Amino acid sequence: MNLPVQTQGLTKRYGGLTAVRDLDLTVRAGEVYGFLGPNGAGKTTTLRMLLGLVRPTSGTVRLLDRTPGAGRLGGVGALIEGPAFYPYLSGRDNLRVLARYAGVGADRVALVLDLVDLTDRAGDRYAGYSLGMKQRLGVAAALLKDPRLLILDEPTNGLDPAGMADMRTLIRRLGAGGCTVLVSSHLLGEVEQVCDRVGVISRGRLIAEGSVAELRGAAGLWVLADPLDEAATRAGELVGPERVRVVDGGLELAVEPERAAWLNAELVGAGVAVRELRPRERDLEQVFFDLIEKGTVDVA
Ligand SMILES: Nc1ncnc2c1ncn2[C@@H]1O[C@H](COP(=O)(O)OP(=O)(O)OP(=O)(O)O)[C@@H](O)[C@H]1O
Repeated sequence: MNLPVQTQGLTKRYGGLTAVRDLDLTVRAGEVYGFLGPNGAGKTTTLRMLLGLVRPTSGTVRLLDRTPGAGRLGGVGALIEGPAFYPYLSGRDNLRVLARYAGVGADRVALVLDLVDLTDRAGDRYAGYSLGMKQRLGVAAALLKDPRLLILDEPTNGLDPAGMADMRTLIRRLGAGGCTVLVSSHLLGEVEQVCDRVGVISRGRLIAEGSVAELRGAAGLWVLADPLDEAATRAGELVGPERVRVVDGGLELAVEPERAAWLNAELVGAGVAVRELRPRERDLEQVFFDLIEKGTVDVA
C-alpha cells in the first residue's frame, strides 16, 4: 500500500458555495505532505472529508486503502479541531483517560509524552500549558494508537515562533520515524522546512503539487545594468531571448548561476555597465502568492 491518502474528484458543496472542487490528492507512504492554502481555501473541509466527519457531495476517498467511516479509522491519528482536554487534569492524566477509552496500554502514554517532548511537564495541569504545549499534547493524543498516518490541521496556528519551531521539530521527527504525515497550513514558510511534498489549494482547487524545489522552480541570475535595453538585447543574443525577462528595472535570466562570470565578462565587453549580478532564488512567498492570485506558477 503506497498511497495512504488518495482522493478522486473530491467535491463538497455547501448550498451555492463549493468549498472543495474536484480534488485529486495523493499522499505517499512515509512522506510528510504539506497541504497549503490561504484561510477559507478548503483545507479543513478536505481533511474532515478524509476522516469521514463530513460527507462529500461527490468523489471518493481512500484512507489506508479503506473508505473512511465510523469505526474504520484504525491506523489513523488526527488533530483537527483543538482537542478537548480536562483543564484541571495534568497532561499525563488527560492522556491516561484517552488511552483507557481507546483501549491502549498505559505504557503508550509515557512514550507519546516523550515523543512530543512533554515528559518534564506531564504532571502539570493542562490549564497552565502554553498554546504550543497544548498543541503538542493534542499531537500526543493523536499518536496514542500508534498511527501509520497522522493528519494535522494547522498545528502551528496561533503559536509563537518558538512554539512553531517545536512543532516543526516534532513533525520532522515523526516523519523520520516512518509515520506518514499530512499537515495543513496557510504559511508556506512553515511547511517548506518539513515537507517532502506540498499541495497548494486555492478556492477549493488543488492548483499545484510537487516538492518545494519544484514549486520554487529553476534558479537563475539577476542583473542590473545600464543601458538596460542594450543589456537585454545582448543577454538575449548570448543565452536566447526566451530566457531573458525585464522585471523591475533589471533582468531576470533563466540560466545556471554558474554562468555569472562569463555573462558579466560578455556584457562588459559589449560596453554594458553591470552594476549588480547575482544568483536569483525565487522567493517562495512570491511563488505562493502568484499561485493563489493567478492560479498558475511561472517556472523560469
Ligand atoms: N459547515 C459549513 N457550512 C457552510 N460553509 C462552510 C462550512 N464549512 C466550511 N464552509 C465554507 O467552506 C469554505 C472552506 O472552508 P475551510 O474551513 O475548509 O477552509 P480552510 O482552508 O480550512 O480555511 P481556515 O484555515 O480558515 O479554516 C469557506 O468558505 C467556509 O466558509
